[in-house]
Amino acid sequence: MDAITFPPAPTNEPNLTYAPGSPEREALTAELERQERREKNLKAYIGGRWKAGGGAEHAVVQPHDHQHVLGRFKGATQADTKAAVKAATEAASVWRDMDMDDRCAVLLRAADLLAGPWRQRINAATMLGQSKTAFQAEIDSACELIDFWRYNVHYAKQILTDQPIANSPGVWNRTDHRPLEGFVYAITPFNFTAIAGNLPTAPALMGNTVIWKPSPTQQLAASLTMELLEEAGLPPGVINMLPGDGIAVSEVALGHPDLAGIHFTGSTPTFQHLWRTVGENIEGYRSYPRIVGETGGKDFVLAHSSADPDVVRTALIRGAFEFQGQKCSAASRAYVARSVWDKMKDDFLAEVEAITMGDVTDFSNFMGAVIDDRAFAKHRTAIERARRSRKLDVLVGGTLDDEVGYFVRPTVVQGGDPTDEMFSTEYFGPILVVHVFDDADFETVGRQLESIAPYALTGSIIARDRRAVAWAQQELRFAAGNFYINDKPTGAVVGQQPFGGGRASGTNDKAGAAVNLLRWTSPRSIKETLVPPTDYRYPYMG
Ligand SMILES: NC(=O)c1ccc[n+]([C@@H]2O[C@H](COP(=O)([O-])OP(=O)(O)OC[C@H]3O[C@@H](n4cnc5c(N)ncnc54)[C@H](O)[C@@H]3O)[C@@H](O)[C@H]2O)c1
Ligand SMILES: N[C@@H](CCC=O)C(=O)O
Repeated sequence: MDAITFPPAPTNEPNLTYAPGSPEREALTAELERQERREKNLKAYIGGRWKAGGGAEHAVVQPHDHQHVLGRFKGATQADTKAAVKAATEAASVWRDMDMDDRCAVLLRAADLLAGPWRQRINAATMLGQSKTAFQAEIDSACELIDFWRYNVHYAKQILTDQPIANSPGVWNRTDHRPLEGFVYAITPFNFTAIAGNLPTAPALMGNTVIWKPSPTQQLAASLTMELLEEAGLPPGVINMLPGDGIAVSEVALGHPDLAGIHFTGSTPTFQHLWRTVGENIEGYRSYPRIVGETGGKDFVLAHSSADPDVVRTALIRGAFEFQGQKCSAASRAYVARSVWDKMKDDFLAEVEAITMGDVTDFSNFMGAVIDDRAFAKHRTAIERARRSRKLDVLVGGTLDDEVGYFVRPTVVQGGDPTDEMFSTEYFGPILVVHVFDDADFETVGRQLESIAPYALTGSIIARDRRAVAWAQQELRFAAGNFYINDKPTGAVVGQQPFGGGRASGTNDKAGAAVNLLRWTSPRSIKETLVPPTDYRYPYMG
């Protein structure tokens, strides 16, 4: 259609409260009961068809009740992957030649379906499969994913309007924002349904076709997201979903000449493995694959002596323990001025001790279980080490129980030595290490925390004294891609705080922002000369 069009202006989807007696709580409860009753047969989605993978069987369980199976699937094999690459290749020309508005309409419809009839289906799957409370599911699988889809439409349209600002006399310059040549490989983590939905759809919006490999532990909500996109009108072959651990998928996808890009979120070691493999295969690709990855963090809170102790206490509890500390943004190390610590310590530890934890279908719980036995074992090792160390003191928590679910009590460890590995290792669980410093040492401690960890994802400064805020904002400029002042370091909102970090935390191609979408385009500059010259000689030649 030859028209300049304006899609609906994006606004952030409001969070529903799920307060007792609210209609959303009633609808969510009914959906939770429905999904708990029925074991789902989960399949791969290739070329618009649902089919069982040919690989090993996996069970998706409730982390807070690990004997309760929600669904089963068979992992994708090399043959499944080859079929998916073929489907993506066949779908490519129709999809990329489609008007941007048609592609936008698919995502806008997906967003509206998710805001409406699909909301509680995907929230319930996220609660049960990933052990999120109702509120944590709502901000992720409903609001953030809706926001990704609506804001990305806005940014994609904006990118099309980015055109050359100069034309020499007799010349018209244009930019053609082409998709990449080949397929994009999207690999997604267990912890955010929104990220899992965004990583394949962002490149697709820009006209690419995609192979999507979700995390096995997030497969229930991932499958529903794929169903939703199908209902939204996504043509067959545009996104091909391959369940499983990804080993067989990578063997084919990373070695394929048409690999055009990787859109990854997950741990730093996995990302480094993918990057290394691409490097090893570099001569075999048709183009240089775009590699976009958001990875781990060791996110900090720095509390100055002027900080309000109640603000620090609340930021630490929410920042470190919501969703069991399994946000890449979660506060996992805190540096607190002694005068503030002395005022907050007792209340803080008592509140952490009192945190309610258990089955997330019981709405009185603040926390659920960690994702699986591997995570549970990792946290146990970290806590046992802290108990053994003479330099670390477990102040509260430190108990674990995996009889029914993978439960790790929220744990606060005090560390006198800020070079201990607890201040630099990502455990990705409900473990917060605190270093208490003399008020006068604020700047020394700030400089030390700047580079003790290899990551640079999120961080907060909490202070009332503006000089401390200004100092931290400047000194810690490269220590976090998302920096918070007087707030917890979690909970970035699409359109407000574009999310991503540098150093070992990733390529910082901010999710849900125009800079991310640009990575999925290969611009073509077009110069049209309106009345071309007909004599090769220049005037200076006489
Ligand atoms: N920076 C961010 O925006 C952000 C957001 C969410 C999570 N994270 C990070 O993610 C990590 C937690 O997520 P996780 O446990 O799912 O991470 P993970 O690295 O274990 O897995 C991520 C994905 O990679 C897949 N994978 C692993 N090896 C693979 C291979 N060889 N080929 C293809 N796929 C492969 C997994 O199956 C999964 O789908 C944490 O480190 C966290 O900080 C970062
Ligand atoms: N964007 C989320 C974190 C995503 C990573 O797990 C936040 O800001 O808390």
